[in-house]
Amino acid sequence: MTYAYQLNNVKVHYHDQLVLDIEKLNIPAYECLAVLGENGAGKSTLFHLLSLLQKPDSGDISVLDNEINASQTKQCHQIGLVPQHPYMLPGTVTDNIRLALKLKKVDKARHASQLQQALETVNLTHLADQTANTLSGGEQRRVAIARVLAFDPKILLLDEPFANLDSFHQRQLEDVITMLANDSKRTILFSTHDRLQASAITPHTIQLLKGKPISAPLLNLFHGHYDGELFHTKTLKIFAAEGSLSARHIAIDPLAITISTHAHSDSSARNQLPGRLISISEADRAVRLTVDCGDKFEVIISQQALSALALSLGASVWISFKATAVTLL
Ligand SMILES: Nc1ncnc2c1ncn2[C@@H]1O[C@H](COP(=O)(O)OP(=O)(O)OP(=O)(O)O)[C@@H](O)[C@H]1O
Repeated sequence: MTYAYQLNNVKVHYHDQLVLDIEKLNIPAYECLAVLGENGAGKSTLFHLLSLLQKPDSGDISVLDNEINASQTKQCHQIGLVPQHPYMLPGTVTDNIRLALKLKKVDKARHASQLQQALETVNLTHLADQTANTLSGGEQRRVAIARVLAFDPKILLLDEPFANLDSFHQRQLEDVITMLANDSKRTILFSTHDRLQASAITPHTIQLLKGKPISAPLLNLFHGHYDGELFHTKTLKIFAAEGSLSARHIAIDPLAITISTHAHSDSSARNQLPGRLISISEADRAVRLTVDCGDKFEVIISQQALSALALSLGASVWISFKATAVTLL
């Protein structure tokens, strides 16, 4: 198998704080991978390392099966990073893209066709001659993506591409990323907080928790301690299947939680908690509910299930989930 990246024992510190700690992470080439994590989990730091803008304090990173020191400049030309806050250079959208082609030393004969194709991919042809700094935030994000697509990198890194976009532009960008992922010509990594959004684009995800990759969903993440049967948060006791007594966190997949208007005495779900429904946000794929049971739980259900339950804000509800749905971390 070809790997886009192989990371071994990679650590990054800022002022004595360990912010990235990756024992082993292999990212297969030609895959589209979502990097999930809360604020400060280390996503941007990871993207800086992967774009070779930053070196780890210790550990090894291979890019496309080469050690990064082999020919760093050449490898940089294979990687396109769209940072969380992309900057626009002075001049038009076209000027911005042409400069990237020059910097990445793309053959001049290919400039016009690469430029055209990049603009078409992100639906920006009509804004080609507009001054880039006068575009909206969402349009600038698309320029930044066109700027890296123009030099056809083997690896595309998109750091929080959906941040500050309205739902229409988020959907448009999801379609662009999905289309790029479907042609399997390159490896794509994008970071997001939104697991549903990630899963709409790709089944492949890694999650960062305080700088470490973990295999559990990061939603419904609670802190506390485990006594071998129950996990104790400050306010709740939650049955968790076997795990290490040293676990300090639990995560519960919101799709594994059911919601009802009554407790079920015959249910196989060991965790049944009363609570109050405090938010309902409807997306067009599903509905997210927040239930305050002392700690706040996110629950994802279908539109049909919501209608059948006839729930409204402030309603008293019960949530239930199995001990095996609780991942100890
Ligand atoms: N240049 C820096 N100097 C000091 N600390 C930093 C620096 N950059 C990042 N950090 C710290 O490193 C940790 C990880 O930050 P990072 O930006 O990688 O997280 P993130 O997952 O991208 O967060 P967000 O979702 O908020 O963008 C945070 O605690 C942050 O405060």
